[in-house]
Amino acid sequence: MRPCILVLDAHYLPSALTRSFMAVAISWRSRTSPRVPVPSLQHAVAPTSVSPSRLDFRLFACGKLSGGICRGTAQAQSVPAPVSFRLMSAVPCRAARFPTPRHCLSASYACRAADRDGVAVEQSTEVEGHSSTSPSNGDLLRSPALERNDFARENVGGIHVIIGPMFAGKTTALLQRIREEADAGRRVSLVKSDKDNRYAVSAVVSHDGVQMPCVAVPTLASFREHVGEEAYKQMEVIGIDESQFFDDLLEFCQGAADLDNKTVIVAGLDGDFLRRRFGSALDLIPLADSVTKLHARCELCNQPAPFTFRKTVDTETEVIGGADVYMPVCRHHFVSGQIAVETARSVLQVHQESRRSALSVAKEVTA
Ligand SMILES: Nc1ncnc2c1ncn2[C@@H]1O[C@H](COP(=O)(O)OP(=O)(O)O)[C@@H](O)[C@H]1O
Ligand SMILES: Cc1cn([C@H]2C[C@H](O)[C@@H](COP(=O)(O)O)O2)c(=O)[nH]c1=O
Repeated sequence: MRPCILVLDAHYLPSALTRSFMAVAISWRSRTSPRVPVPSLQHAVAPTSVSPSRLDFRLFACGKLSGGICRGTAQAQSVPAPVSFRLMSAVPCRAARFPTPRHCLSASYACRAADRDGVAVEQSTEVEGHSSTSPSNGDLLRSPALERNDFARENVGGIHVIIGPMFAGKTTALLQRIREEADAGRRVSLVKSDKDNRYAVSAVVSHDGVQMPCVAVPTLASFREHVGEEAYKQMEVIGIDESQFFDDLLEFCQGAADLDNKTVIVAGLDGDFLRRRFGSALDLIPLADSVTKLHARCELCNQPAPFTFRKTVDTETEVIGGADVYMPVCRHHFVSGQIAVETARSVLQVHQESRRSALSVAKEVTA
């Protein structure tokens, strides 16, 4: 019985195979046990409509080899075409280091950890009935072909966008994602606009006071300069808060995800106090892997609140503030609030105009 991480690779995939085939295909032979099913196959289900040209599917399973059964949960990433699996390696590891499948999010992480712990790849075999071009046992981790074609691909980047009004929990969600990624062993970094100095200068802070240190910069290009190229290269996950204030958001995220293989998690407002697009979070949507719109609670009726209402008479787009200046509102209260604001504004305008003309009359009379 030996704690293992199984790294399964699924390249060279015939595209016509079905989900059910996948389920039976994912099994493997070892020297000690005849056939070991990988559990929780529902996690490894590929979409039914797939492009045969995108043959990149990965399945990572964490579990213990015990009595011929692999216990644990499979994790799938980047799920295009099904499916013929070839077991690339069974990497012995210290199970305690990987207590949950979450810790097996990345095969290279597992392999790097195994490498760090000085454990060699123990076994390489293939799923019955499918040809394999695997290198011989023991060489898998260091195979240049593998690094180039397989493990390098696992490090593929991504863009995840979290939008919504103020107080919706965007910062909370971002901090949670970053913490999860850090717990999974990925190198994370957090950046926010230096315009946001409400709660702290060098920390991302939620309205609840949950916080995490960050780099505060005027532009994302300057973030890269600030941390330096070597540190940037090392980063695997970059969290961006207050994205509405970054003019170079689109350019940075595209480069980071497409070219530099970073996972970028972006949190920011989608709309301003008049529900106009704010910044360029919306431009990221066609490039994004996931988009989440969060709602707050309407301060006037406690219904879901997708909009932000400004309580002051400022008219410029950018006004830094919290609950003193803004409140989240539902559609009904946004619309009625705007009507009230517009009415008050026009009453004020009429009042100011009549005051101005009264003053000029008074000036003429006294002249
Ligand atoms: N009207 C409201 N609706 C929802 N949450 C609110 C409201 N007012 C204050 N909060 C608090 O704000 C927290 C969310 O803060 P945060 O994650 O910083 O939001 P965001 O980044 O979207 O502005 C909530 O957990 C809640 O405690
Ligand atoms: C609606 C709106 C907001 N802002 C500012 C106010 C705050 O400083 C941030 C949003 O912070 P949060 O983390 O989402 O609570 O943006 C603005 O400048 N203009 C606006 O219209």
